[in-house]
Amino acid sequence: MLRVRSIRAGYGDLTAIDDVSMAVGEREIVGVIGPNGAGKSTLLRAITGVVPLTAGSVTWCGEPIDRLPTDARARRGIAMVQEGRRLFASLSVRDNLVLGAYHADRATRQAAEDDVLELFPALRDIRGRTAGVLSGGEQQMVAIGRALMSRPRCLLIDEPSLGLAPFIVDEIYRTLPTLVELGVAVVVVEQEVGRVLKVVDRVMVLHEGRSVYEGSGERFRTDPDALASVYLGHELADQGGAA
Ligand SMILES: Nc1ncnc2c1ncn2[C@@H]1O[C@H](COP(=O)(O)OP(=O)(O)OP(=O)(O)O)[C@@H](O)[C@H]1O
Repeated sequence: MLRVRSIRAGYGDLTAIDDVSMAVGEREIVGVIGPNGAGKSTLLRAITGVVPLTAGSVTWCGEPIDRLPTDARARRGIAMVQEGRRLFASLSVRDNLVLGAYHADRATRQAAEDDVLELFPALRDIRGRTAGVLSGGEQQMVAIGRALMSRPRCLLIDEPSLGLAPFIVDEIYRTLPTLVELGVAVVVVEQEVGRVLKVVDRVMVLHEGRSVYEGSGERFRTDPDALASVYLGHELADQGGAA
């Protein structure tokens, strides 16, 4: 469904990711992991068009989309939850949700809101509350809910666990398989490797802007040293040693 081929992107003179490829199939959960500064957020920004490509391509259901503006990509079904939630703090929960579907008619908006409230029942009682006073976990639910209001087919989530208590993170991660059942593919960037490995079908490991592994998550679930081997193998290969 979503295919990223050998992309390069960055900020001014800085190349943040280079020669990165990935594929996301329908109803798949793909995890993107890697240390700070590896380029994980940049990869998501390049897919949505927030950061332009300087090489490579992004296609959606076979159509090249890397020259389309962000809103056109969103209309095709790609939604993103940015790191740090970025809600409108002075607006209510409900208004934040509605902004995720501002282009839809009233009935579609209502149906989307009902779906979001079914996914996150905790939001039901706080719909009228100002987003700025919510807990971090509630804000994350609103941020994901807002992205879902556009009824995406692929949801990109940047570090959903950032700054949240473990039980809230559990609650958020529990919703991901439900999203898949509803027909949404998920790409989740995460520093908490153990958490993301529990839910992913496939995983991509980024290191210094390059993809050093893309494949099944199983290897990392069953072998605690596998991640270190992937990084080390990459470094040895860079130095001309054994990979
Ligand atoms: N807005 C920006 N302007 C300039 N450089 C940036 C910007 N955002 C990220 N970078 C740089 O691009 C590189 C990749 O950053 P990116 O945020 O994509 O990595 P990341 O893997 O998501 O890291 P983290 O886990 O810390 O969020 C880093 O060197 C970072 O400093």
